[in-house]
Amino acid sequence: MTTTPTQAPVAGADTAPASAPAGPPAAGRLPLADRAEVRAWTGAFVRAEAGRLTLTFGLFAAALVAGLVGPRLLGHLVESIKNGTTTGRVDLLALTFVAVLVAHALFARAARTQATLLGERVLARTREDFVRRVLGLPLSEVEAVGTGDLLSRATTDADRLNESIRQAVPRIALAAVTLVFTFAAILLASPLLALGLLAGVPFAVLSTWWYRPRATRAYERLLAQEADVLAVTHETTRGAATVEALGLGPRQVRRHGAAVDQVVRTRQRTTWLQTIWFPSLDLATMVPMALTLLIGGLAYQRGQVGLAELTAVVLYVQALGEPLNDLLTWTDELQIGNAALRRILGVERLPREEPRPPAPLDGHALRLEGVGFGYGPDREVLSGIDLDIAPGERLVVVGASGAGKSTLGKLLAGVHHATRGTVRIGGADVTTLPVGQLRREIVLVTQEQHVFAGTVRDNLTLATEGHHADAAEGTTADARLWQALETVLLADWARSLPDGLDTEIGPGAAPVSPSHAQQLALARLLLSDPHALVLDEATALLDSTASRRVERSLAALIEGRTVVSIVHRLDSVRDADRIAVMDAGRIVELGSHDELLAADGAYAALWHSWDAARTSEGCGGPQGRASSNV
Ligand SMILES: Nc1ncnc2c1ncn2[C@@H]1O[C@H](COP(=O)(O)OP(=O)(O)OP(=O)(O)O)[C@@H](O)[C@H]1O
Repeated sequence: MTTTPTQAPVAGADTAPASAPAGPPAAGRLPLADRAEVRAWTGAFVRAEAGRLTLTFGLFAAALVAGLVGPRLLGHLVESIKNGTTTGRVDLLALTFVAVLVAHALFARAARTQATLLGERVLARTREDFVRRVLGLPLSEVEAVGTGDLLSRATTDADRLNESIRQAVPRIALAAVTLVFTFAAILLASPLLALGLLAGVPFAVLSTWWYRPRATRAYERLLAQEADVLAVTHETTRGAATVEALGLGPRQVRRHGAAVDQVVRTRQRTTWLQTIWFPSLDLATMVPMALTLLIGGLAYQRGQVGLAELTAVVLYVQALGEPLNDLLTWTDELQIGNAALRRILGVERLPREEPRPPAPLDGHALRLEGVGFGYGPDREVLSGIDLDIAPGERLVVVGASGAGKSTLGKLLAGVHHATRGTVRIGGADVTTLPVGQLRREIVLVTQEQHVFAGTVRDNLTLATEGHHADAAEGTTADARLWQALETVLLADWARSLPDGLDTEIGPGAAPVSPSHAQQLALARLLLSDPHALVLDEATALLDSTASRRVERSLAALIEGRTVVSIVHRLDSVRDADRIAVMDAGRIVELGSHDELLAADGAYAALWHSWDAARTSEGCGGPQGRASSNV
């Protein structure tokens, strides 16, 4: 069996063919909850919903009792007719029978409504808790686990849990109670005939004992593999522009195909398991039915049971088949719900961002002291970084691709935490600052800007909700929004929208171009007013006209703030106070443009080659990336 390096091996199934250059992402990077955690959740759910659960089960039980009275009445009817009775009595029995049927239907309908309400309540609460929990995770943790697994837990797994609670739980409870009641009714009617039922027990017990653990493992694997499919789909659609630009389409199709193949193989496995289990369940109902008929016939001939008892028992035994099948097949569904619940609750195991009190700051200087960082334990991508950045300073970071520039930016902005050394803002360790305070100090601006589904106003104010005392005063607040839009050159665009600030934008509403999305993000930043910005190639993905527009907006934003810019193009490095040159995770040169040129080191080489390229290309300036030259 061959596996590609990123592929999760699947027990009991072959993995993707060796020719596939990339497998689906490894499954199960997020943890799973254990049995004790699932039990604790179930206990809390039962306590919280005790009233509704009792009502639901009570209604199901009432429907059930009404359903059981029917065969008894029919039995009496058959015997009365055989023994000779009045039409009045037959009419009375028939009318009672109809009344019982109506009562059964009404109770069953009310019970299903309650079960649905219960399922929806649980679904809503589970999703809310999940989203709250995920939003409380450290950003680095969310980045590390990827969005596919999180998405599938919040959507398909939550749906499966809902389905389990709405359908499987009441059906299992109903089926179990039906079996007990029906068995009791058979015992009451004729203990002798009840004996035949025991013949079904070995078929049901042995096959379920064999099936259950195998199915549990297969379902857990299936959900993780379905998350992989979602991860590849999400990654491909989210990075559609990059996929197209780099011609990654065929590779993504192969990755998707490999992920789907794994799902198909696991589905084949679960289906195969069912092909053994389901026929055994059929035997568990058919063998006792045949035996009861046989014993019943003999006993009736010998006068050991009456016709009424025999009719009722035959009807009861026939009625046993459905709840028995329900019980076992819905426990199968419940297993899927259980696997989904383990995945949903697994997020609770991730480290929590503990609420921290705001720290007193001594100014707004940034300082890195002996900083080292690795994404994993094996390799440090940053090491021995000491750097002081004064308030209001403009620092540009250049270096080859992979030198560690973006990582440095993330550490400065507190997105990742240094694995060695300390990053300080105003003297305080960034890891001790609460997120709200940190974001008023420093914000990372990248080339990817998300437009949130909502109005333009929502998109502008979501970072500042509660920050400003005047937020409640509509006009003053709007004036600030318009001022921010003017500053980032977006006011004309906002005025051209059908409902101005109240126009719905983002996914599913009016589309927003990448440059407008970036300008909107800059306006949002302007409103949240951080002291320092880390700009990580904020305009790199835009075409040159859009990029110029965003850069003009940026110029307004950076006024009066500390700015660390990570760049590949050297167009504006001369304006920087200092330039840091990175190589292999270290700062190898640091100084002003003139100082570094005089030093004639890595920066000077980079500058000269860039300058030569610019001259040879004429007035447009080189579009080559610094990375290719350092
Ligand atoms: N999320 C991640 N997980 C693991 N390794 C990573 C991750 N992000 C970056 N790296 C690795 O860390 C090193 C530094 O990457 P980084 O993105 O900081 O460099 P960079 O100088 O910004 O590169 P570029 O100019 O291409 O953006 C590289 O070897 C990169 O492969």
